[in-house]
Amino acid sequence: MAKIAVLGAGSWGTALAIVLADNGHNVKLWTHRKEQAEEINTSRKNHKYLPDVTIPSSIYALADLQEAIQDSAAIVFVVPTKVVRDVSQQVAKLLQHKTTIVHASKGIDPDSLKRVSEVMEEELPTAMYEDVVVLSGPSHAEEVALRQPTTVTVSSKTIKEAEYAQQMFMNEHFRVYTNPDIIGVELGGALKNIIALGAGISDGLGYGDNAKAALMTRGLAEIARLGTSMGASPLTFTGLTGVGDLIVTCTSQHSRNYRAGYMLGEGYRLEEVLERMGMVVEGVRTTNAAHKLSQRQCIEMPITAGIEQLLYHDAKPKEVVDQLMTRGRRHEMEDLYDLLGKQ
Ligand SMILES: NC(=O)C1=CN([C@@H]2O[C@H](COP(=O)(O)OP(=O)(O)OC[C@H]3O[C@@H](n4cnc5c(N)ncnc54)[C@H](OP(=O)(O)O)[C@@H]3O)[C@@H](O)[C@H]2O)C=CC1
Ligand SMILES: O=C(CO)COP(=O)(O)O
Repeated sequence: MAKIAVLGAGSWGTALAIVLADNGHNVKLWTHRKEQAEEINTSRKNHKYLPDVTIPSSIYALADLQEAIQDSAAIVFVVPTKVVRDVSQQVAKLLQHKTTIVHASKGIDPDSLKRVSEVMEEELPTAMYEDVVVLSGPSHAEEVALRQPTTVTVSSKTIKEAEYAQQMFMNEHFRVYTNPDIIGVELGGALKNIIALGAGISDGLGYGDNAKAALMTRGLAEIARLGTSMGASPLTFTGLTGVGDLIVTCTSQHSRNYRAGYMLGEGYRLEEVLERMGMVVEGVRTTNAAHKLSQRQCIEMPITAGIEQLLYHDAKPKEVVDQLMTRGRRHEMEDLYDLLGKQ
C-alpha cells in the first residue's frame, strides 16, 4: 500500500483521508495548525469540521509539510481554492521526488480566472509529476466519512494518472469513474456552487420546488454554455460532476453553499453569513470569477449575473428573481432549432 499525503484537514480532506485509510494506505493528514494535528492524533476527532466522525488510528495528522509529503506516492490537495496557489508554492519548495498530484477543490481563481489544476501547474515543478488529477462529483464529506454510498469522477490530461487515482480511492462505498474531459469536470464542480447559492436563496425567500427546479435546470444550461465555450464537452455536464453534483449541492442541508444562500434569502448580509458559516463557501468567489469569464467568453449567464449583483452590489434577492423572471422571450434550447432545421 502507498504512502499518501492529504493536504488540508477541513471536512473534505478528513473524509478523503478516511477513504484512503480504509483502502489500507499509509495516510499523513497535513493541517497548517499544530493544535489541530494534536487534537486529531489524541482524540481521533476533527471537532470543528466533522464532529460526529471517529478518525481511524491509521491516519497520522501533522503540521510539518516536509514530513507529510516526504516519500509520498501521491499528494492530494484538499484546501479552499483561494489558498491552492500558496500551498502549491510551499510544496514546490519542498518536493524532492516524483509523485502523483491530485486535487479535490471546487473553484475558479477570480484573479487569474484559471481552473485549480491550471493554478497548480503554474506553481509545481513539472519534472516532479505527470499530470494533475482532479477528483470531483456529488460527495458531501459528512456522508463519505460515514461510508455511505458515493460516486465521484477523476480526470487528468492523460488517462494514466487518473486511473492511478481511481484505483487509489475506489472501494465498496466510494465508486470512482474516469472522464478524459478535465475542463468540464473542473468547471462543473466549481460552477454548481453558484447555482447552489441560488437554490438556497430561493428557499430562504420562501419559494417552492418549481423555482428550485427552474434554477437548477437553467443553471445547468448556463454552466454548459460557458463550459463548452472554454473547451469542455457538453456531455460532461450531464454526468456526476455536472448534474450529479448540482443535485446534491442544491438539495442538501450539508451544502455550505446552499445554507449560505438560504441565509442570504432570509435577508442576512454576506459578511454575517460567512461569519456564521465558519467554513469555506466556494460559490461566493466563484460567482465573481464566472461572471468575469462570461464577459470574457461573451456567454450569457443571467443567473450568475444576478447572484453577482446580489453578492457584490447589494441587489436584493427579490429584485434579482424579478429580473430573471421578466427577461425577454427565449427558446429553451437554441441549438435544437438549428438541429431540427426549424425557424
Ligand atoms: N466538504 C465537502 O463535502 C466537499 C468539499 N469540496 C471542496 O474541497 C475544498 C476544501 O473544502 P472543505 O474541506 O470542505 O473546507 P472546510 O471549510 O471544511 O475546511 C477548509 C480547510 O482548509 C484549511 N485552510 C485554510 N487556509 C489554509 C491555508 N492557507 N493552508 C492550509 N490549510 C488551510 C482550513 O484550516 P483552518 O481550520 O485553520 O481554517 C480547513 O482545515 C473546497 O474547494 C470544497 O469545495 C469538494 C467536495 C466535497
Ligand atoms: O461539493 C460538495 C458536494 O459535492 C460540497 O458542497 P458545499 O461546499 O456547498 O458544501
